[in-house]
Amino acid sequence: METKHVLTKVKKLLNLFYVQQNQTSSTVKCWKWNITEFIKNQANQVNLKYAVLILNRTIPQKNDFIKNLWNNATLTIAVDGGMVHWDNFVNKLSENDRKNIKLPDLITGDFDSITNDVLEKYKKKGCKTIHTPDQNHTDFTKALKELNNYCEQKRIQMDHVIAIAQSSGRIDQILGNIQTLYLVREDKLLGSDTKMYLMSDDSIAWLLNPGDHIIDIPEESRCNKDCWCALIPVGEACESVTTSGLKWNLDKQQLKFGRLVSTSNTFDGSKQVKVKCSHTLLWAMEVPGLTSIKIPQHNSK
Ligand SMILES: Cc1ncc(C[n+]2csc(CCOP(=O)(O)OP(=O)(O)O)c2C)c(N)n1
Ligand SMILES: O=c1ccn([C@@H]2O[C@H](COP(=O)(O)O)[C@@H](O)[C@H]2O)c(=O)[nH]1
Repeated sequence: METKHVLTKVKKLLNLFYVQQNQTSSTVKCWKWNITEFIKNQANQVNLKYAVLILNRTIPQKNDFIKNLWNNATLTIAVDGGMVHWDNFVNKLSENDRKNIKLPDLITGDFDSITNDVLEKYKKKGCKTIHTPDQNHTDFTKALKELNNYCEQKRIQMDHVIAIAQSSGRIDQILGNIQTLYLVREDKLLGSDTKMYLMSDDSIAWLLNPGDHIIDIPEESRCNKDCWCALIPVGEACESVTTSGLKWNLDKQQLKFGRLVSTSNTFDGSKQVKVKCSHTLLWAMEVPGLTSIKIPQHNSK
């Protein structure tokens, strides 16, 4: 095996590692999070496999960013009305970019939001479609099941799955998307080493399972004192949270709605944020530059 690929395999294994606690001899799970791998278009360098889903919201990220993310993905899926947004996005590209952008690998959903015109247009181009009429799960959740079927058939292990969503508009859909993050874990929708993210405007969010987490902070986030990050106890109270790398760190503190929730936190400039949590938390952070939205240069903190 090439040295480059051996190194990549070792790096991937290091992304999920286990620490033996000496005192109690219980095992604490540790996760390493490196979003730079996919936001900086390093897929080819690190032999990365990731999937991108487009949910039913407008795509506000910069064209170049989305083009690279999409074209380097191992699998691309448009979820129902998300296909209409993808079609709009592609139509606004220059002729040259339009020629070079890949077709989605799969269009899926209950098809109550995609227009017939768009569905037929992409069927004619040869795109695979899978109708998922079940009304007990969202199209996003069902799309992840199709993604997993694809990976099992092709024996692919995805490193990351990124859903382009928007945390605005319908609050039921926003919370429904977070519920899907929970289902990924509870119903094992994806492989156990596959990491699932929601990208919304210029932010990325994911769930931190109980255990230890080391989050690499991209330079543009840690060097900008206006960049926000948050630790939200969405599904349950988190009885004990200890952090480093934040402006407002926690020391074995409880996070709970109605008590303390860590919103509008920010970075202390460290390369990594470390989180030790007893229960699941939603981590969300700003990554400036994904959209062309400028961060206002006022900060009263
Ligand atoms: C207890 C319960 N509440 C609500 C529903 C309805 N429901 C849940 S997921 C779903 C599918 C629709 O979700 P999606 O396609 O993702 O979004 P939408 O079409 O609403 O935009 C429906 C109808 C249900 N089946 N069970
Ligand atoms: O306001 C919204 C609407 C939808 N979503 C997400 O997109 C998929 C597909 O939506 P359809 O309306 O069925 O086309 C849905 O499952 C949600 O995950 C959203 O985030 N916000």
